[in-house]
Amino acid sequence: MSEVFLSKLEARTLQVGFIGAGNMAQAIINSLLKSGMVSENQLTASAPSDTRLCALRKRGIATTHDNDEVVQRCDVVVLCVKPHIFPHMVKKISTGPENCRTKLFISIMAGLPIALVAQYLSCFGAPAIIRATPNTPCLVTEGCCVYAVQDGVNADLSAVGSRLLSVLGLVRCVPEQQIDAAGAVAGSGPAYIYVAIEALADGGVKMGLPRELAQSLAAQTVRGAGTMVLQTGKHPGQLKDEVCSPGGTTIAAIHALEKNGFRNALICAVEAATLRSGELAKQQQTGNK
Ligand SMILES: NC(=O)C1=CN([C@@H]2O[C@H](COP(=O)(O)OP(=O)(O)OC[C@H]3O[C@@H](n4cnc5c(N)ncnc54)[C@H](OP(=O)(O)O)[C@@H]3O)[C@@H](O)[C@H]2O)C=CC1
Ligand SMILES: O=C(O)[C@@H]1CCC=N1
Repeated sequence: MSEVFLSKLEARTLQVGFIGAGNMAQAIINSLLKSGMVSENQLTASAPSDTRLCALRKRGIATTHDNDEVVQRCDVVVLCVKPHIFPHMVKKISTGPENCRTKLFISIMAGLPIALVAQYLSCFGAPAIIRATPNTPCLVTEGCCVYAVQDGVNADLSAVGSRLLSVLGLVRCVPEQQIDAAGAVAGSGPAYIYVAIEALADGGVKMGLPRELAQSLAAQTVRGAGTMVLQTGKHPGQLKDEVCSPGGTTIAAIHALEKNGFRNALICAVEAATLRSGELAKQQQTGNK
């Protein structure tokens, strides 16, 4: 196997570009830099306005309003625009196929299947594509990311994609059919947990705790519980049982959660996000918003 891209990654000459410089691009850039795998001079980001580019520029990252510049300069291009922007954005890129055949595009756009992204990128000479769903906690190196590799991508490009994504936290390569559901659990999941943390803190405030204390306790409790599941390998049900003393406070609270449909609410949330992902793909195929 020719390891052109892996060699560039190791020599720290691989150029990685971001089209779109919003929340997720910033989170991924942060993880890449923190990992030490790439340095600022290997990164370029583009966006129409300076709103998000300013902070990156201050860190020594090249920025531009011209997406073409990112495509031309970079070996790996991470597509970080909203799904509905993508078709219009691609049409305006004029870089020719001769420049793109050996590039890797990593799409993090929710809902868009590899086949659809490939169709839009075919004008660039069929570059390699990886579809990934990271989450915003990448910003604090506590992220998750699932990804799927397009069939036929050469081992060098696929290895470089995996290496870059590996800095995002808990990272798994999955069949593409699992990406929508995995995104609904982990990509959108932080939002569900923020609501849970806010509500836990509200409960504490209702029962007389100062807001700051209630919120810190709630957030640390979520972190601690997550770490328990990951580090002990025990089933969450068993860990729950270990907190519930017979006739105690926790089982009374669990009963209240069950009466109020806590489990059902989370299952419905994941189902809704997964189905919405499928709808986003259909809308791009039919050209609707
Ligand atoms: N947020 C999340 O938790 C997750 C998001 N995703 C996916 O990541 C993608 C980005 O989401 P997120 O970062 O939250 O979105 P943001 O709204 O934070 O960022 C979008 C970025 O795209 C830029 N942009 C808009 N139009 C163009 C264009 N024509 N060319 C280049 N850049 C453009 C915006 O520019 P400007 O700064 O000028 O406004 C902005 O920097 C989405 O596809 C989403 O589905 C996936 C997993 C998790
Ligand atoms: O809400 C969204 O569309 C994106 C995808 C996953 C998290 N946020």
